[in-house]
Amino acid sequence: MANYEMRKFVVPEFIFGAGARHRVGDYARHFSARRVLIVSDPGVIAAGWLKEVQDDLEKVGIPWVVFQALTPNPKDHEVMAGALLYAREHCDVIVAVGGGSVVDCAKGIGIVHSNRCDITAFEGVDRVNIPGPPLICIPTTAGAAADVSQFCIICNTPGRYKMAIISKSMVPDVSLVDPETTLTMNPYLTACTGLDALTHAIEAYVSTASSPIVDLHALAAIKLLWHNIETAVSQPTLMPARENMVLGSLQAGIAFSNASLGAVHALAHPLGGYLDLPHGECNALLLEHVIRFNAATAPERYQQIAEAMGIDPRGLSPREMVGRITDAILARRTRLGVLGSLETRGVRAADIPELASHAVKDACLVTNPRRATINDIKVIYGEAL
Ligand SMILES: NC(=O)c1ccc[n+]([C@@H]2O[C@H](COP(=O)([O-])OP(=O)(O)OC[C@H]3O[C@@H](n4cnc5c(N)ncnc54)[C@H](O)[C@@H]3O)[C@@H](O)[C@H]2O)c1
Ligand SMILES: [Fe+2]
Repeated sequence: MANYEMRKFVVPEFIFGAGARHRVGDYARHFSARRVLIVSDPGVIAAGWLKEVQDDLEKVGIPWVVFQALTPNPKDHEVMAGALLYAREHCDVIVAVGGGSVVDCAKGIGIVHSNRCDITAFEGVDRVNIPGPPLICIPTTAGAAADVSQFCIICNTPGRYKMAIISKSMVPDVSLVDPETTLTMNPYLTACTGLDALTHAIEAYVSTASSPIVDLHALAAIKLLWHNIETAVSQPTLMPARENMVLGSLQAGIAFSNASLGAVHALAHPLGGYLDLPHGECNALLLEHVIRFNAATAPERYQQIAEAMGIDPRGLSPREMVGRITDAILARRTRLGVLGSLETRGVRAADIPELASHAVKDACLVTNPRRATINDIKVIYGEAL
């Protein structure tokens, strides 16, 4: 009997390091771009990152059109509007400059264009028939890691929930992972996106689809993110902490893209769609409750997580160890300014049945280490209220 189950591992080409963003012209040329659709959003544009990309494309003589009419938790109709612009302007390559919302919208635009159908047609696993055009990503948050993942998360506005589109076709062609782009994130955005990345690493590590290669990246990510997030928030211009957060987020992304996620994300997605709350904030408010629900199912995995967080597990019972992890997470998010609970974000007890009806169908729930029924999900939402 083999020790390891057979697993596939997919990562895109990426360049990591300060200045990586300036390779965009070379890559656009490499893909023989004749006209690029640059997808970005108003916050990223105000921070100055779009202008640089436009300059870099101009230097290699490649014309561009900008699509920026998108919002955090990108909406189905925003993707469709972007696809219309892509077709109308006869673009042939997409460059995404922004956080997870921009990258996901860019992924959506690509597959809507190549398959000529509505974005809602792709919801679920392996539903993309024809891959999109070449996609070059320049991520500007240390969080979502959509630039390396097989996921695309788009809000279904009539249904008020977020659809997970999961497919190998969603892996971008190249990601230019440049820590300098994160220097303009404000402290609260740094905290929320960093806690999203931490959640990715934890959920990938305890996922039922984890593997030795996933484990390596997930544990390294937990260490990097846990030990650098406070400095990145309190001293936003300090490059080493920013670099470590970006590396941690990248490794967490590589891990979750291949092992998928768990109940935190399954419960966070309906919250983002229902109330348009920031994704990282939703995860941060749910994480400790899901760990409490899961821990007894995978105690040795949570022990490794505790050690990666710097908790000495010697002499602790499994129950005490879980308590130490959840206490540390709550204390940390409080220090980072992510305060309160779901109730303080406008969630009411009466909303829970509707939220749970979406969470139970979310593709991320499949790999949660403990099977969660709709009643379990309602209880977890209730505890996080
Ligand atoms: N596809 C995936 O694998 C995946 C994984 C996790 C999360 N997500 C999705 O990604 C979205 C969240 O992405 P996010 O957390 O990266 O944030 P985001 O893209 O939603 O951006 C949040 C805000 O921050 C601003 N911003 C981004 N980068 C900035 C910078 N460098 N300086 C100043 N402002 C900046 C944006 O303009 C925006 O207003 C959610 O929709 C979530 O569901 C996708
Ligand atoms: Fe996430």
